[in-house]
Amino acid sequence: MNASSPSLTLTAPAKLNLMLRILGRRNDGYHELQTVFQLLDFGDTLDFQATRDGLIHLHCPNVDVAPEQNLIYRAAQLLRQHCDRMHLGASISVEKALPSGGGIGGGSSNAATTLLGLNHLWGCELDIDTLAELGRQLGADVPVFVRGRSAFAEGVGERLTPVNIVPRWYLVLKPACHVSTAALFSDPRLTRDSAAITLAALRDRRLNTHWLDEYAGNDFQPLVEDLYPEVGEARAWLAQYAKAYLTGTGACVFAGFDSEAAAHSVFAERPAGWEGFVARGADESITHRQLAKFAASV
Ligand SMILES: C[C@](O)(CO)[C@H](O)COP(=O)(O)OP(=O)(O)OC[C@H]1O[C@@H](n2ccc(N)nc2=O)[C@H](O)[C@@H]1O
Ligand SMILES: Nc1ncnc2c1ncn2[C@@H]1O[C@H](COP(=O)(O)OP(=O)(O)OP(=O)(O)O)[C@@H](O)[C@H]1O
Repeated sequence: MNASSPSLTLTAPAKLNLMLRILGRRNDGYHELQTVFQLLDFGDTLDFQATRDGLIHLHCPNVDVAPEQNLIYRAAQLLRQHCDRMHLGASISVEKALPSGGGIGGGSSNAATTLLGLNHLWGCELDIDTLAELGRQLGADVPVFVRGRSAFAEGVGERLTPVNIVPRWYLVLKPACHVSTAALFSDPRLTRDSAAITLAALRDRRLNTHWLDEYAGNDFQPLVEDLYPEVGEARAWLAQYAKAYLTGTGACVFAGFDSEAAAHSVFAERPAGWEGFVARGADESITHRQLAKFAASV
């Protein structure tokens, strides 16, 4: 890497789906849903170095896809194509902390962070709406990370209403299985006719613990626990301490706590070999906070 080329290090955060309802299936096969995305102050670390050699080098260990299929590579490619600047290049190196196929949006968050980081380093000057639309082309979960606010989502996950969620610490457990999002969405046993929450139910867009207790739940949960018993086992274990739910299509399960200490004390009790982490919920994405700091320093 060239030490004099502009560089930037950003965190690509995880998300949790605090509730998730599937309302129906569209003609294009995608599903209409409603979900609350809670961003977390925990994620992968992406280091970007901008070049002008037209090459995108990606060092991303522990991800089971070919480099050209990696969402980071695809995001960089899409951005420079959109801007018609194929002479731009980048060296990107990733430290993964988020498990793939966990329902915590690792790949989607990596894609969004790449759009945000390279838009800045390459001086593309695309606005957030344009970046969110590019993100949507890469995956339904990408726009929320581009916009960088915890949100109530509708449509396929791209119609976002920012919300303020009661500050909590989350304990996330990752059972040792990998769930395919596409396979679950196409399973005939999936519940696809849940009643929609009205926007009026969002009240003042402040989601307190009462709201979460009333609306929490995930339509994927029964099917995932049937297909992957270890998910149900992890959730049942966590449920001894607090209300516990599946996030996205799993495999991760989570519970919210009032304090970091409370979350850690439960985490310390987990059976040997169980993986997971404790993280603070953050309504403004850590990526956006880092970018603002970076912009202020130059
Ligand atoms: C389950 C969630 O994680 C909730 O946040 C998302 O809805 C999934 O978002 P994602 O992983 O970004 O999904 P994508 O990569 O866009 O799509 C993966 C596959 O899931 C299915 N899919 C996804 C989102 C959606 N609203 N309806 C769908 O039917 C499609 O078959 C698609 O081929
Ligand atoms: N940079 C990346 N990081 C992780 N996974 C990636 C990446 N690029 C492509 N993928 C592929 O995307 C798949 C899903 O990854 P991701 O981590 O987003 O799953 P997830 O946590 O279930 O997300 P979601 O909740 O958005 O469905 C992985 O199994 C992997 O094959």
